[in-house]
Amino acid sequence: MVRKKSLRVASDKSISHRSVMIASIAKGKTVAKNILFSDDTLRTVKAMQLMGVRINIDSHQVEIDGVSKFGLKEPFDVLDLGNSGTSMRLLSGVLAGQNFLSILTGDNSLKRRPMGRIIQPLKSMGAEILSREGNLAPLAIKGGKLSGISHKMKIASAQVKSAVLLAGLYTQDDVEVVEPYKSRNHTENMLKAFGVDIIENGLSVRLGKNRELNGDLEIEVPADISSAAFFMVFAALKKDFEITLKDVGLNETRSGILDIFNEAGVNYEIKNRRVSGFEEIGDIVVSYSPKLKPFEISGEILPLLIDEIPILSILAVYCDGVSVVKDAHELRKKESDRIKSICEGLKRVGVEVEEFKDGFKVYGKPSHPIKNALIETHNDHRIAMSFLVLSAVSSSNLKISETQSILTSYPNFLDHLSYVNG
Ligand SMILES: O=C(O)C1=C[C@@H](OP(=O)(O)O)[C@@H](O)[C@H](O)C1
Ligand SMILES: C=C(OP(=O)(O)O)C(=O)O
Repeated sequence: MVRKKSLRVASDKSISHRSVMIASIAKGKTVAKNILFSDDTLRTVKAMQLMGVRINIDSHQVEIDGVSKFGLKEPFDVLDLGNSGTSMRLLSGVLAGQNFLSILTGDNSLKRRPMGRIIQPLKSMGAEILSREGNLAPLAIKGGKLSGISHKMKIASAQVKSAVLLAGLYTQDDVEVVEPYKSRNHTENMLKAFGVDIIENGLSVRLGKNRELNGDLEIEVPADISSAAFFMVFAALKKDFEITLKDVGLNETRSGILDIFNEAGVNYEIKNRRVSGFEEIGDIVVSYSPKLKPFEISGEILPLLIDEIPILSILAVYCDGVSVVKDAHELRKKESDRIKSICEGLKRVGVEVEEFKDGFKVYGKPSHPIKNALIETHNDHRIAMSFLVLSAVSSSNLKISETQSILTSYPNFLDHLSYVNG
């Protein structure tokens, strides 16, 4: 008999950060419903509050009293952005346009992540930015009058694209970002919803004439496909099981995992596809998939599933053959070096892997035996959740070095895992 469960996973982290940041610099009040309250998104909330924005938090929604583009106040203290790359990089774009000093810091992981990618374009627009040796945080930003830019990005990064677009709100000059591949477009969608002119042409995004932001909006934040991914893979690997994941964001710049599911032969179906606000959403139904084929992740699909690679590596363990991830240098620059963390964890449980500079291979087999082991998460939430899923679908007993990091993106993950596994 098939066991069926239904779940609404954590709300979208990327959209939650952008709701708070963009509504703060808009005119008027914005209500963001079903926003994610996690350590990362609360860092963004606190930073905006420190700059004088009134944000009312009420069980599942926030009310943001926008102060308009030039209404932010110099923060009285350092902005501590914890573990959150999105907060640091996007906020830097906003701060580049402010005529005051701000100091941005974070935890040991964030202080090791590359910031040159935003420092360089923001400086060439006219912001003054100081950093630690090697373009590392803490950053000191003294913004002010900015000029235009046509920024050709070497890597596909939504955080870099967003930083430049947000800074671009503070000039009337031409501002353009060109990506090598399309990355998530939530900033573009949200700026449009607030009335900003955005001109998209293939891999180029330009700001048009109107760069004023009008709030008085209601935003509905969908469930995060990156969080849903853990339960999608859980369901594919769990015998006689089916899950319905409700209201998941299906934006095509985020849903590369579904293409990999097609390649691997995962049984899934999308129901109730609809548009909610300015994002496409739907319910994803995934069921046990006993015949899994190996897959390859490379090239332009990478940005469309970048945060799902840890959990897809768990799916690869049970595919009948060798799965490959390449062109994924960016994975080494996340909360941990994810190529290293994944390969180390898989080796410990007895899975053959081959690590290379920009990716790895996983030698999978159906009913792969999994050895009991201690998994080092390197304080990376996605590594912790991926191996907890492996532990739940195999009959092994994995010890996970810590689970605290999960609070950054999915505070009730452990409850949801015991619910589906119960
Ligand atoms: O813009 C965003 O919300 C994000 C962009 C991605 O990072 P990059 O822009 O560094 O690729 C992603 O990995 C991160 O989790 C969230
Ligand atoms: C990379 C991630 O987030 P951030 O860059 O915001 O720290 C993530 O959530 O996997």
